[in-house]
Amino acid sequence: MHYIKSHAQAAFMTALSFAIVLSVVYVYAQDSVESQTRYEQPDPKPDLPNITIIATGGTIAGVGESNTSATYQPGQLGIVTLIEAVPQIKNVANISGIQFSQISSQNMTDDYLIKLTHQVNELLSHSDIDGVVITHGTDTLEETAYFLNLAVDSDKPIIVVGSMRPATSLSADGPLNLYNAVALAANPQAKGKGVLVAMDDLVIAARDVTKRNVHQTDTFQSANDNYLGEINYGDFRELRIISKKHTVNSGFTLSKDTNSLPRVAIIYANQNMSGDIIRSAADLGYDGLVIAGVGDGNMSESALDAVKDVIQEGVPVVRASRIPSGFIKRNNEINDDEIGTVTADDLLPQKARILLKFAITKTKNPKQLQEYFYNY
Ligand SMILES: NC(=O)CC[C@H](N)C(=O)O
Repeated sequence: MHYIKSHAQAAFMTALSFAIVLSVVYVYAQDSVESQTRYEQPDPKPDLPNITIIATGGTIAGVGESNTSATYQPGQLGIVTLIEAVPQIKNVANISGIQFSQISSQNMTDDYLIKLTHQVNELLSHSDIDGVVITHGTDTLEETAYFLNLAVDSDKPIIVVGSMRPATSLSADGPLNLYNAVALAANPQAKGKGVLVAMDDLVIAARDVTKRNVHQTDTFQSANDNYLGEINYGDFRELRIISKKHTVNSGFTLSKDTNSLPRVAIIYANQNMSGDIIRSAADLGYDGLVIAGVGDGNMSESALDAVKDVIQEGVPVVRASRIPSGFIKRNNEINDDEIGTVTADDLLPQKARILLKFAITKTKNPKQLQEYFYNY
């Protein structure tokens, strides 16, 4: 008996020390909640849709020194903290989360975007995932949204969201923006509409959304007042129909082995503009150029001469405008038919750059390129 007892005690002590070592290793391995790259809701409800949040960084994950500090660091809080800060999202969906990157959106690259597209396609190919929400820095949020709008091959809801105030701020806008984004992703009405941005109670299609103010929380607006709808504490009201091509109908689906895309530069027009910068961009090997023209996509004679030259060399040129609203007219002050320039219609230069990248994988013919700019 004594023998058995001491054996049992020894076994217990061994197990105990093993458990202590294990938990120390576990705590070390965990390091902090910010280093966790996955979140899985422990208690999913069978009657709720399943939404995955993909975190990329930005102010929505930003941290300031105090709740009133004017400066802060974007991309600090991890996916688990983002989700746990807004437990209300679990009332509208079962939540899983992935930390895709932890960057400010000015550092978003084609490489990240291609990987993000593959990640979104992979997730949405699962029948038990109903939609995704992508948290993102706001500086280039509209570019990622439009890139995915062209490249993703799914009609399930894809919502991109960010915030203007860091997570530590008084009246932070991130939590309610995230709640609305999840509610929209969980809403069957958001299906088939391409990529949508839900910020500050507005829902705007990827094609139309643009950042209009450096600091204000209502910064995301639609260039030509094409708001898709409103969302109020998760309640979505649709105001218009999206007629442009996107996602499953875009014809730009990325194959699994796509790992690069053509390079397109934007050149900003101004008074006293010389054509040298346009010629230099072509010499540097850019595959296409977008001119953020003055007014109706105009530019100086010197710039236009350079445009004619680079088109002759086989570099497509799109005329957009540095004005944030309105449509570019073909053959107005510039004879596009004769020169071979393409007009951006109402796409802003930063969106025209993305469409041209995709379009020149298909054609360099100016007439066919123009069709893309009318239809996407
Ligand atoms: N409001 C923001 O998210 C801006 C932070 C940062 N510059 C970014 O775009 O990621």
